[in-house]
Amino acid sequence: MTRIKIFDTTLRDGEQSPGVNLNQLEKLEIAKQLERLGVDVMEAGFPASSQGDFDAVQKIARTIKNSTVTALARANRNDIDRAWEAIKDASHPRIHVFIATSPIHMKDKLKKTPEQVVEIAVEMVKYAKEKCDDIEWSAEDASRSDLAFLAAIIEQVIDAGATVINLPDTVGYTTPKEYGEMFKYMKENVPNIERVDLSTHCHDDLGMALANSIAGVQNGATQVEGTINGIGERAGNASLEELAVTFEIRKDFYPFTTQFVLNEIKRTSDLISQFTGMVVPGNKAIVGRNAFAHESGIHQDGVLKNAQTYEIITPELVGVHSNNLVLGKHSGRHAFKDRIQQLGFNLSDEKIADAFLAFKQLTDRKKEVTDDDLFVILMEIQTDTSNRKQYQLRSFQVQYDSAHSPTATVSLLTPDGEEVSGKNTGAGSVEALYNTIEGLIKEETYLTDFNLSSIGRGKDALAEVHVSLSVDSQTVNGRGTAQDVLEAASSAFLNAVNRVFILRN
Ligand SMILES: CC(=O)SCCNC(=O)CCNC(=O)[C@H](O)C(C)(C)COP(=O)(O)OP(=O)(O)OC[C@H]1O[C@@H](n2cnc3c(N)ncnc32)[C@H](O)[C@@H]1OP(=O)(O)O
Ligand SMILES: CC(C)C(=O)C(=O)O
Repeated sequence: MTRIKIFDTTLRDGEQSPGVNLNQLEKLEIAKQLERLGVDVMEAGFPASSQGDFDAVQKIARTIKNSTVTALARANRNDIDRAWEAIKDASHPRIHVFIATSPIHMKDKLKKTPEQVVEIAVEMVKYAKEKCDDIEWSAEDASRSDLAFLAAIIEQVIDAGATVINLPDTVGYTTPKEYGEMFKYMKENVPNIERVDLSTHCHDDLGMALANSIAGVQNGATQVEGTINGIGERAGNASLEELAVTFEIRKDFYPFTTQFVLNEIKRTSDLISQFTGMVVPGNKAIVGRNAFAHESGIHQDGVLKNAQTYEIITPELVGVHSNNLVLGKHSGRHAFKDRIQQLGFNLSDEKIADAFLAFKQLTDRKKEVTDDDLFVILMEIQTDTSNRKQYQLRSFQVQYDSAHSPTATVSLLTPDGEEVSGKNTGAGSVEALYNTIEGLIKEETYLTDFNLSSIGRGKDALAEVHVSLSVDSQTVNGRGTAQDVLEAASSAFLNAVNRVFILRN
């Protein structure tokens, strides 16, 4: 079995998904979870792109111990300096420098000749190498590049000090056969290629990102780049959980393995979905809500007789737990603590006590508390931001009847600790609430997306609301959960507003 290194770029390419804007705390929580998942390399961000991203990358670099932490840089001195500054304290730092090699990108975007691109690439890899031993070089749009030119530039950047060569299918254009052949060509035509790891980086524009990544591996790639839940620019990236589980389930066919801790997959997927606001489609392979559900009679009959008739993956393999211990009003601390541990949370005694209190409050309103409900409570406790200065909802009331416009009355605690209240109307209850909150925070906001879903089933299920707001031409996401949909909607709105507030301060 050949071990394939996993390079996770959820925090960089994943964050390039339209509307996704993670704050520093969320990036750090995701990074810690990626480390638990066993990724070999995590791309924490693009430090030259903003001070916020720089700070987040630096925090991650100073926290993560087991995975290599890398940061992206264009092939220029400033980007490389910023990337190095941000990651230099990491236990295993790597600078990731990229430049495009396809005719269209070189001519129309970079406005450089191929010779100039070679010169810049070599010079910048040398420059980065003066700072850091581990240098990844990416040939952006490699899959639309001339193979002979690509081989020549790769040979030179390896001589300049690159340790990893990444050949992205930047626009998701290639096919498995073509992509595999590109790797084979480099193995056969670049004399010093054995000195480096070769890497895939595939986008899913034609739905072939996973197949292309596997084709790359079958032809010599030893590193695969991708994201959890397949999020990323446009149609997204290769989905890493799909790759790792494919290698596990079809090890009879593929002689490759990864060091993914497979039963951390579901938790990682849920965390990323919650923080990014990108809801995982129910039918998504491995992590979708329906991935292990059997609806039709013939399937149910088969599964009852022998689960393997229709189940090629057990839910437990990827960390989906089926528990027979029901948590509810009469459960005590021991069962609660046991379930927390089963769900993989490692909380201090103080946080467990807070979580237990929140759980008991929920049981007053909900007969049976599911793992999904617990997950929400535990995530909120784990990433508790209550000691930060931010807006807090004190109370609200909405008056609704079908003959009049709804009216909302809201009371908030401001970041300075002042209590403010106001009243306003709207076409619907949510709009009335949002208009009122907007008046209290004295900011003009545009709601660009609103998504309401239930966590679990039944009339007493928790409501989860994701919103995207545009404030000061900046897009921020917010998330709120509560038993009541209006409370969840208010929390999500304030959560987004608080992010703007945190980003500004
Ligand atoms: C394939 C990928 O996913 S690449 C990563 C994409 N991610 C991002 O772009 C997200 C972060 N980006 C940003 O915040 C901004 O684009 C910044 C801060 C990096 C740059 O902003 P600006 O300086 O305003 O430049 P802008 O983005 O408009 O244009 C990009 C410039 O970089 C140049 N450039 C693009 N790629 C490279 C590269 N790999 N190496 C060197 N220069 C490059 C372009 O030619 C253009 O240069 P020009 O201004 O001389 O025409
Ligand atoms: C910068 C590179 C690695 C990239 O994201 C791409 O080409 O898609």
